[in-house]
Amino acid sequence: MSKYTIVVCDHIHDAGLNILQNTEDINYVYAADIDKVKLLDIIKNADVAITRSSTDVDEKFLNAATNLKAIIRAGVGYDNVDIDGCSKRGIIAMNVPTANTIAAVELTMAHMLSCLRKFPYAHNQLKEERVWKREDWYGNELYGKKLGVIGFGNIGHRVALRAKAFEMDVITYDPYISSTKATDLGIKYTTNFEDILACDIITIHTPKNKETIDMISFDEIKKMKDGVVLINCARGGLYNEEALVENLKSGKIAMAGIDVFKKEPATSHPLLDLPNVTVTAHLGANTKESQREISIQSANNAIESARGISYPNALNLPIDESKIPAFVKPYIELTQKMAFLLAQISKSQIRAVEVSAEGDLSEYVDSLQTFASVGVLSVSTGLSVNYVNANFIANEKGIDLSTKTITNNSGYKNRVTIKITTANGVKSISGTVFEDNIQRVVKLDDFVLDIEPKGKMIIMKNKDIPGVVGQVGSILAKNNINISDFRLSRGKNDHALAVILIDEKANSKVIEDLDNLEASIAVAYAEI
Ligand SMILES: NC(=O)C1=CN([C@@H]2O[C@H](COP(=O)(O)OP(=O)(O)OC[C@H]3O[C@@H](n4cnc5c(N)ncnc54)[C@H](O)[C@@H]3O)[C@@H](O)[C@H]2O)C=CC1
Ligand SMILES: O=C(O)CCC(=O)C(=O)O
Repeated sequence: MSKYTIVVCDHIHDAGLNILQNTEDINYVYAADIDKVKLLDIIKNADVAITRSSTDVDEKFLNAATNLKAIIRAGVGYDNVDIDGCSKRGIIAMNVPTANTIAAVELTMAHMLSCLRKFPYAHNQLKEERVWKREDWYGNELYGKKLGVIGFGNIGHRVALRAKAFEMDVITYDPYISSTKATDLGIKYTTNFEDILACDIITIHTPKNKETIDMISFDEIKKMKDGVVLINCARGGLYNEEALVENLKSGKIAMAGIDVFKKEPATSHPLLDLPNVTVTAHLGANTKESQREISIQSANNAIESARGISYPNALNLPIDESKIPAFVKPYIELTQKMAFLLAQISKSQIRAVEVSAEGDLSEYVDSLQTFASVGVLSVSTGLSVNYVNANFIANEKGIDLSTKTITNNSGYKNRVTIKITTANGVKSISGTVFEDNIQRVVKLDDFVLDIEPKGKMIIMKNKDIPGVVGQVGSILAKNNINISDFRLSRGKNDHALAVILIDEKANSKVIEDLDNLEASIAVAYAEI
């Protein structure tokens, strides 16, 4: 039995490892304790990799992982995964978005409480120094304080709810949600970031990206209350670390609770030298409950994706399959086949691909376009093309991709048309799907047709003069090629198009002989 190789690059709970170990068609490699340089050697055999925040899925990793089809980020944040790099290579990236939510929420509350009561310092004084000095530890209460929550997703909204249980006055800033998501839970909502800066305590729960890096820096801190408390259990760098250090030193920021650092592991970070910081070593997800669940989900998702069955929580699929209605699915298949056919008979470097759709199908023209790219590129590129990387590769090759929706004028309920522009001109193909998934090509250039896009075929454009069918038949017979179907279509200017379905492959000599017929205008062989 051939086996899929799944490489586990970081520590995950035994529960998931056991699943991998006990799955017959999985060859599982545990590489968590291996030096990251050596990992590059191991990863080249992986069909699927499981990583956490300790492994950067960067250019080096991806270049080494030549066999990789999918990557599972065993957690939420995927800022250490080069998603575009994955897409270019056709690798599907997935995360495990909710299994560690509660763990991160509770660590955030712990940091908040810890900051307000200076818990680690009070603890150390008694435990390490054996000093009983209660007057040193007058803290503050969460009760009645104004909490600003930046990012109201899975973690942020639960932090807000728990803060309300502490009778805090909670306000959130998240421009990507509807205000009612917060107000329905009794949380104030603002689109004015200044409202957050006016809070007593601020906590951030956004992803790390171009928009959120340094979201709180020198200017923002200047506008905050003296003695503000800042919590970051999301990602290092969302709060500018230099600004944090400077303002913690001056006391403008009274306390900071920090689980995450811009560069990890952070064992000699200046924040560690300050007396008004509570720190943890990126432990937001580190509960046994969460790690067990993440590990199980990661293992199962890795197995499913290795087998090509499903890609749960995929981050880089251009199409959300769950949103594609059943009637569109055969059109997707038809589009890919027709694009593949058209690219084969275009016989020249493709400059542009336009996909147009009519009828209810027009709503899904973008999805169809992705599959047209797959079809077109499958002919011209040696790379393995799939719907994750097709548009990336097309863009890299300078192919102009576009879509059009057209009002229904062809008489078909739904129809898809692909137009390819090459140095030799423009070629187009149209198709429709009849009941019971009967896929048909109904037009090729100006010729009306009715052919199933399947099998081996010769497509011949010729002058519409007597004797052509016989001449074609005799050339094919001479070469032992059996004709299974012969379709003729008459076009303008006394031209005709013949689509000849054949049982055996026609080599270039056969095509040349057909092309040499007096009636011939253009001949091409294609295979679907
Ligand atoms: N310390 C740790 O171990 C852990 C850290 N995390 C971090 O926490 C982050 C949040 O996790 P979840 O809540 O599960 O993600 P989520 O995707 O459910 O929520 C993120 C929220 O941030 C909002 N957002 C995005 N850009 C924003 C912006 N510019 N301003 C305000 N809001 C913005 C989004 O609209 C969304 O509602 C993750 O991206 C991850 O980096 C997550 C789990 C554990
Ligand atoms: O990988 C980890 O353990 C950290 C979890 C985390 O930061 C996340 O899920 O975003």
